[in-house]
Amino acid sequence: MDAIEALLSRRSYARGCLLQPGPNREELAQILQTAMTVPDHGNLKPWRFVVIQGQGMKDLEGLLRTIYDGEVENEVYFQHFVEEIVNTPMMICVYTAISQDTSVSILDQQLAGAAACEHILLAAHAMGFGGIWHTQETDNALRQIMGMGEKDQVLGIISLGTPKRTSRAKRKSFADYTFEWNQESGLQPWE
Ligand SMILES: Cc1cc2nc3c(=O)[nH]c(=O)nc-3n(C[C@H](O)[C@H](O)[C@H](O)COP(=O)(O)O)c2cc1C
Repeated sequence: MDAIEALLSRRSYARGCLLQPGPNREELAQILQTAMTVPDHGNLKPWRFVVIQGQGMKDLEGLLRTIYDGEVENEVYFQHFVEEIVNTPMMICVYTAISQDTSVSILDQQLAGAAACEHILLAAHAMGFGGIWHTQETDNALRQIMGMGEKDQVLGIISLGTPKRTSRAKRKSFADYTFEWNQESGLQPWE
């Protein structure tokens, strides 16, 4: 698939629609390497990738169950998350590793990490896999489980697998979201 075709045809797949097999080790290495080419203010590499598959998925489910046991507030999200975990081949948890001794803002570091999430999804898609980017109410639990720093944040849990069936999402035209600007006319709709 060429790059433009991959960009135009990417879509999200609900976790229930992501079947085995997920990417193998070699494919995963290639996917993660593409995330290392995102624009990165200050070249700080302010992201970390945690691959969770096989026994790791079972361990995560068990730990989340322990952490959320009886916590009514999080029960719905938790049940939803756990159900999806058991039906998904693998996940990559992307979190920030924020550098403090730099003039690069935390926002810029988070944005670079978010770009890494998108590269992962795009690379997986270009290789024939499907994925979805989740930000879940389980962030605090994941922070605990992954041993993250206080200022670090889960940017995404990227589930990957083989789509049950592929289809193309209908996309809106960029033109409805795009303007042209000059000083005299200000913002004008793109035509
Ligand atoms: C930062 C971010 C967080 C997201 N979190 C969730 C989420 O928690 N749950 C979910 O179902 N989808 C989540 N998504 C995926 C969107 O639901 C999905 O991109 C959207 O439905 C559009 O579908 P598409 O990617 O096929 O265009 C997230 C996407 C982004 C960019």
